[in-house]
Amino acid sequence: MFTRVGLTGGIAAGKSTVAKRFVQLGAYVIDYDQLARQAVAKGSEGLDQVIQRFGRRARGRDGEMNRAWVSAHVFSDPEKLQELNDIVHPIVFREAGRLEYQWLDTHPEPKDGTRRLVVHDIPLLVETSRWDYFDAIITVEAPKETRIRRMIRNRGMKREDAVARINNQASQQQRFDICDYVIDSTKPLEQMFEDVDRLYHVLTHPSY
Ligand SMILES: CC(C)(COP(=O)(O)OP(=O)(O)OC[C@H]1O[C@@H](n2cnc3c(N)ncnc32)[C@H](O)[C@@H]1O)[C@@H](O)C(=O)NCCC(=O)NCCS
Ligand SMILES: Nc1ncnc2c1ncn2[C@@H]1O[C@H](COP(=O)(O)OP(=O)(O)OP(=O)(O)O)[C@@H](O)[C@H]1O
Repeated sequence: MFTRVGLTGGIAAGKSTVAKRFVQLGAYVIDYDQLARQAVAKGSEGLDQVIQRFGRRARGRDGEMNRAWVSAHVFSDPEKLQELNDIVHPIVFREAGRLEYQWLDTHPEPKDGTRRLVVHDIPLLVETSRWDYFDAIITVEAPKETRIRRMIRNRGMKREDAVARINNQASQQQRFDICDYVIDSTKPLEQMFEDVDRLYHVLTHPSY
């Protein structure tokens, strides 16, 4: 037995921070942002498809996808964003399924009767309509303004780019509508981690 959790939240809400805590507790985390990068890595079929669709400028001189150029294009045009998603998402979901299978196959069930926990860290859970796939869904939330501040401070983004990214994502209400648990990332880190620890306990015990 295992519990398959979907972990979501808007950009800069704190998903990776929560995911790291789950790893420390013993969960297996599949990072969809990382898989999306692999899907269009240098020399990949995914990147070839992106070039076919968006043109040669989508590839930088180093052979990698030119993420800044692609971002500027897709986050100002919903149709283009959809086209990019249509290329990347099937590759990502296939790989996520493979990784989960591989981990379960190599990590036997604990002898103490608790369940194994697989956490899919997937920013676009609402947008990809895959919520039926999970036993439980967690969303990590902080107000828009807090997230914009984090993006400007930590990622060096311009305010307008941060806002454009938020506006291309599902709303907080849409995430609330599909989730079972909310983690409030405006709490101090230690308190947020205590919430994650409690959730880990609930999700790994068979009565769940
Ligand atoms: C648009 C791209 C080139 C931007 O690259 P960049 O390095 O600036 O951002 P990064 O990949 O680190 O993503 C950071 C955050 O941006 C947001 N974001 C990324 N892609 C999307 C998208 N298609 N729609 C809405 N928000 C998105 C998410 O909150 C994500 O956590 C890149 O994110 C991409 O290829 N996106 C398409 C694949 C995708 O949907 N990834 C999300 C996980 S499935
Ligand atoms: N409870 C908290 N208190 C203060 N800062 C926090 C808290 N949780 C997360 N942060 C900070 O917010 C920023 C964004 O967090 P994180 O990278 O985990 O978000 P994310 O949702 O994974 O982002 P992205 O969507 O860009 O992948 C980080 O600098 C992180 O340290």
